[in-house]
Order: sequence, then structure tokens, then C-alpha cells
Amino acid sequence: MQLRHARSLLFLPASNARAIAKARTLPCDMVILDLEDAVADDAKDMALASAVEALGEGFGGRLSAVRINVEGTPWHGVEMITVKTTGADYVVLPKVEHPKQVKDVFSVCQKPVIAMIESARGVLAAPAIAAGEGCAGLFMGNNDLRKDLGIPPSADRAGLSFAMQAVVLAARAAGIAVFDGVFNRLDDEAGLELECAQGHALGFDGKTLIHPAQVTVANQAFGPDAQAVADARRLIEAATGGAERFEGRMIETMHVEEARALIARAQAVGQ
Ligand SMILES: CC(C)(COP(=O)(O)OP(=O)(O)OC[C@H]1O[C@@H](n2cnc3c(N)ncnc32)[C@H](O)[C@@H]1OP(=O)(O)O)[C@@H](O)C(=O)NCCC(=O)NCCSC(=O)C[C@H](O)C(=O)O
Ligand SMILES: [Mg+2]
Repeated sequence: MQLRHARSLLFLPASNARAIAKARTLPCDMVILDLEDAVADDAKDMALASAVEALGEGFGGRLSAVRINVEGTPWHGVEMITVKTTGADYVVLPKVEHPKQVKDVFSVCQKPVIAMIESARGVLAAPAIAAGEGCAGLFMGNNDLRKDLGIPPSADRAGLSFAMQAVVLAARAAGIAVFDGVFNRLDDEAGLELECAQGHALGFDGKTLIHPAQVTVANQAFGPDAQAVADARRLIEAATGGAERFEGRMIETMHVEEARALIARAQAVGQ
């Protein structure tokens, strides 16, 4: 699967063997083994060994990634060298604020990097980060970003909206994938549905997740539904080129291209 077609990208602590086993049973499009904030300092070495073992066994047809710790931590160097030797499809780099951070990880790991934008500086540098060497995609890190911006934990996403749109713009200008941040409220399915719909409407390709119960909701929100696929097929069938009327609306060549992309996405996710 192409990165841009991923709808559900599930984080789990690489130190959690039960979560690793569970991930292999879930319909998520990507599994992200976390070595950073989900893993306590005294469990980092164990988590790295566990990630290597898990990647050796693989995750079926799902994309795989490892989130490493940032430069300046005691774990960054050994994690880069170790991840290089695994079958991980991507390296996720947290707290990116400069394209050189991505380039350095890419040059050591020799794997495409997904950069997390989690600070005001990161948002302002997002166009350069997205266009830089080795960068395959961007993740919103909305927990850290909210903290950096001084937005209270109880607030809705209105204060993050400008930043999220800036990150989507940066990714699109560079032609790379971009994914919404995680939703922390584990028992609020209605809230997750609303946030997925919001992320979809903002242009994100999919959503990063933290719990198995969130996977199906994200897949439904970001996968084209049967109605959208049927509409796209009718549009392609009807189009003759140039501006014309189709079912009460104006369509042009770009609408045909958009319909083809939607069908390609539906096929990629098995719908
Ligand atoms: C959030 C959790 C700590 C909740 O854990 P818990 O209450 O124990 O979960 P459940 O009892 O409901 O679990 C039920 C079963 O599902 C498995 N499970 C749980 N979470 C996952 C998962 N993420 N992936 C796969 N499987 C999972 C459990 O093992 C149970 O199965 P079983 O044992 O067989 O019964 C926990 O969900 C969790 O740790 N989530 C991931 C946390 C994480 O990775 N965080 C880092 C990413 S968040 C981020 O990036 C923020 C960003 O940086 C920012 O700034 O915004
Ligand atoms: Mg973070």
C-alpha cells in the first residue's frame, strides 16, 4: 500500500508484547512501534529489542514504522542504526523543527522518514521539512503542539486549526502524505467520529490512533464509501471532456482525475 492510501495508523508501545500481538489481528493500515513517549526511560532498551523481534515476524500486509527518540537523547543513535537493519517501512521522527533532522535520520537509517510536527517552530518550518531530503510524510503531534502553543487540555481543536491547515498545505506543496494527530479520549466514539470527519475535511489522508477500538472508525471516515465510489464511476463513464453538466453540477477534466484517484484509493484499501 502507498503511504498516502493509509487510513488508520496505530501507535503502540514497542515494549508491550500483548499490543504487538493484538495489532496483527486488526484492520489497521499501519502499525507504528513507539520507542519515544509511550515507553519509560528504563524500558527503552527492552522496547528496541522487542521492536526488532516484532519486525522480524512482520505485520502481514500492514505498513510498519518505528518512532525513534530525538537527537540529543541517549537512545537516538543506537535506535537509528538498529532500525536500519529491520524490515520497517518507515521511521517516524518526533518533534521535528528543521529539515536537517530528517535528512540526518534518513542518511543513517536508509528508510523514508515521517516527520512529526509538534511545536510552533515545527509548524513554521513545515514547508521546508516536507520538501527536504528523505521526508515521505508528516504527522500532526497535537498533544505536544497544544502544550507548546499554550492551549489548555480542555479546549477543542479550534486553536490548532491554523497549524493543521499549514501542515496540510506544506505536505501537499511537497507532494507527500499527511496524517491527523491522535484522539486521546478512549471511550468517546462519537467524539472520534467527529474528529475523523474534521480531519478528512481538512485534507488529511488518514489518522494516527492509539487504541484498537479506533481503527474501524478511522477506516470508515477516510476510506471512500460505496456511494462515493459509485458516484465516481458514473462520473467517469459520463464525462466526454471539457466543461459539462453531470447530475445537476458542472464537471471538468479535474473532476475525472479526482474520481479516478478516489477509485484507486478504494482499490488500495480493498473496498
Ligand atoms: C492508552 C492505553 C494505555 C490504554 O491501555 P489499556 O486501558 O490497557 O487498553 P485496553 O485494556 O482497552 O486494551 C484492550 C486490548 O487492546 C490491546 N491494546 C491496547 N492498546 C493497543 C494499541 N495501541 N495497539 C494494539 N493493541 C492495543 C490491549 O493489549 C488489550 O489486548 P489484550 O491484552 O489481548 O486483552 C493503550 O491503548 C496504549 O498504550 N495505547 C498506545 C499509546 C501510544 O503508543 N502512545 C504513543 C503515540 S501517541 C502520540 O504520538 C502523541 C503525539 O506525540 C502528540 O504529541 O500528540
Ligand atoms: Mg508528541
